[in-house]
Amino acid sequence: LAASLMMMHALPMDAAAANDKGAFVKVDRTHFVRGGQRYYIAGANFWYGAYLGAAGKVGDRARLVKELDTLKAAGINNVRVLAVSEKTDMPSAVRPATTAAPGQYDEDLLAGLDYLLAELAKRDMTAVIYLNNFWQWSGGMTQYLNWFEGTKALDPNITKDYEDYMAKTVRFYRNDQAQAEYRNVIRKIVQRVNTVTGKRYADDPAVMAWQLANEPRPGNARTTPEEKAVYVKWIADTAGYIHGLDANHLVSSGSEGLAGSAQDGELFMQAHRSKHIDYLTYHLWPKNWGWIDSKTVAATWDGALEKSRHYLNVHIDYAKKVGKPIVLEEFGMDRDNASFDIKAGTTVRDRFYGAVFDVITTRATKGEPIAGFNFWAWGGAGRAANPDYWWKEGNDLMGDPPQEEQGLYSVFDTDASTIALIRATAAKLKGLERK
Ligand SMILES: O=C1NC[C@H](CO)[C@@H](O)[C@@H]1O
Repeated sequence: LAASLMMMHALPMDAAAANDKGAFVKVDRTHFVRGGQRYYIAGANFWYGAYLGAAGKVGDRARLVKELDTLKAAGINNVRVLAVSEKTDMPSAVRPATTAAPGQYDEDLLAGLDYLLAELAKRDMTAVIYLNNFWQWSGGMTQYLNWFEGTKALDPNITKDYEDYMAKTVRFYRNDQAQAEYRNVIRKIVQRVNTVTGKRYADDPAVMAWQLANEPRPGNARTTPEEKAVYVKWIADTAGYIHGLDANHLVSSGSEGLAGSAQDGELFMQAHRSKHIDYLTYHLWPKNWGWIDSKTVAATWDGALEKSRHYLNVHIDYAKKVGKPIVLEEFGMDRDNASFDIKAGTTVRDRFYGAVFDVITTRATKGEPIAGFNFWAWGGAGRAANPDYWWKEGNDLMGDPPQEEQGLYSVFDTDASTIALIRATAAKLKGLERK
């Protein structure tokens, strides 16, 4: 405590003030509250934020500071970030990884999250921090199975078989050794003492929530009742474990909603009824789910808009039934004509963002259980390095992880029309914050 108090005095006044000012985000029935009043998150997905915070050649702290200033100026008050990555031979995973092997962690990379949290506190911004990944782009659960089953880590960019990937990856939930190492990592991160501020993560208001994983799924389209039961239990047990380590912060699943629940609404609600899960999450991906093709927008836009609005509304209704807040923590659309080129327009993207924001702000204004959004994803000053738009180690990191073309969904710092939409929506939600 003495060290922490000393470090607090060592911080610039604005940082110390921000820490004092930034109360923990809590849940009051179907809303977030912070500092005694209703709180909405206007957030960005920034999976690589801790990578930028690392010292040395992997990080880019000058860029991180610039990105956070740009996001803050756009009204963004929350970022959703990856905490850890697992070393793997899968081609489409980020390198380097924070975890070389079970129990072998790169302290320099982990200090990147320390730096990010310190910079967020200075700006009174918060972070949702996910502790694993159902997908391969950071190693994730399939890499845990490589460690503890000896099976090959499956890269769907190579196998082209997502159904097989999902059916096999869910073995993670039932592998005792994988779960033990996963909890070692959870404990290491949640109980970490920030090397920049001297503050325990568990006592830091810059953390908003711990998240079990990015997009955990119960299985594939043929998920069995037994797999669903394993998934519900894994969520409840893991969330309970995190709350046991940290009494201050919220815990969420990272679920996509129906798309990540085998299209089973009862499963989605059941997975989030646990007292250890504080709020619901859902993600909206019209292009990934085949609802729209940006090369034939005229033919597919109306259908995609109708399905998107339905997806938004049905999940807000699920939150009302469960009686907890819900955050749309991922949504995105590619650039015009499915281009990855930063010079391509964002007409379709802006129409989509506008339609999403209309549903969210309209129903939030009515007091419905909406706690905010995180768009996917902030590319900022990052720029694609290769003519084929694929990421190679050492290239800029941006909103699109390595398994996708660099420029697919990233919102860059030059995308003024999209940033203006985000800023306007952030202001609308801010206007709803009251005692
Ligand atoms: O979590 C995710 N959801 C969708 C993103 C864009 O396809 C993807 O990059 C990421 O794995």
